[in-house]
Amino acid sequence: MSAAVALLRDRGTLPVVVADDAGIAAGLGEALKAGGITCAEITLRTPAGWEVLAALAADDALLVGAGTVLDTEQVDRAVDAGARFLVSPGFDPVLVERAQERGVPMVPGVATATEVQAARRAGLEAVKLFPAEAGGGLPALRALAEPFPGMWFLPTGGITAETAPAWWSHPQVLCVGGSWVARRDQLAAGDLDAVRAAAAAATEAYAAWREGAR
Ligand SMILES: O=C(O)C(=O)C[C@H](O)[C@H](O)COP(=O)(O)O
Repeated sequence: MSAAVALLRDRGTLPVVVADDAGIAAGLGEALKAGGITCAEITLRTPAGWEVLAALAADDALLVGAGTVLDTEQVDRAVDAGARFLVSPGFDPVLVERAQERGVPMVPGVATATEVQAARRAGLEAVKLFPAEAGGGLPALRALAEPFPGMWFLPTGGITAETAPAWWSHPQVLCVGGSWVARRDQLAAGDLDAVRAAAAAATEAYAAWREGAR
C-alpha cells in the first residue's frame, strides 16, 4: 500500500480549506477535531494558506496536507512547512518526482484515462479525480476506474454532504474531498461553529454509511 493510500484511507471526508485570514488557524483545527475530523488539505491559493498550513501541521492530532501545489518551489516550501501530503489540481510528473524526492506523498489531479495511466507509470496508487462532479460525476468515475483496478481515487470538486455517501460506495474511492466542511465564506466570517457542525455531520454520515455498508 502506498503512503498516500495509508494516510487517507478510511477517513471519509478530507476538508479542502481556502483561508483568507491566518488568524483562524487555531480555531479551525479545534472546530474540525471537535467535529471528529482529523485531516485537512490547506490550499496554497491564498497567502494566508501558508501560515494556516504551518500552524495546523504543528498539531500532532491532525493530518495536514497542502493543496493547489503548482510548482516545485511550492512542493519544497509545503514540505518544509510540515505538509504530510500534497495535492494538485492536475498531473505534473515533475512535481510528483520532486515530492517523491522529498519523501512526501503526492496525490495529483486526473480527469482522463491518459492521466491515470501516466500517474500509474509514475508509481502512484492514488490520484485525485478533479473536477469530480463537473467532469461527469460517479458514472465517469465508474468508467475511469474500471481499467485501473489497483488505483485509488480522491474525488473532489462539487461534492456535498448529500452526495458524499454515493461516492464512498465506489470501491476505489479513498475518501472524498470538498470545501463544504470548512466553507471559505464561513471561515472569512469567523463562523467556526458552522465548521464544527459541518465536520460533525460529515463524521456522522461516514459512520452511518460504514454501518450500512457492512
Ligand atoms: O486547487 C486544488 O488543488 C484543489 O484542491 C481544488 C479543490 O479540490 C476544489 O476547488 C474543491 O472543490 P469544491 O469542494 O467544489 O469547492
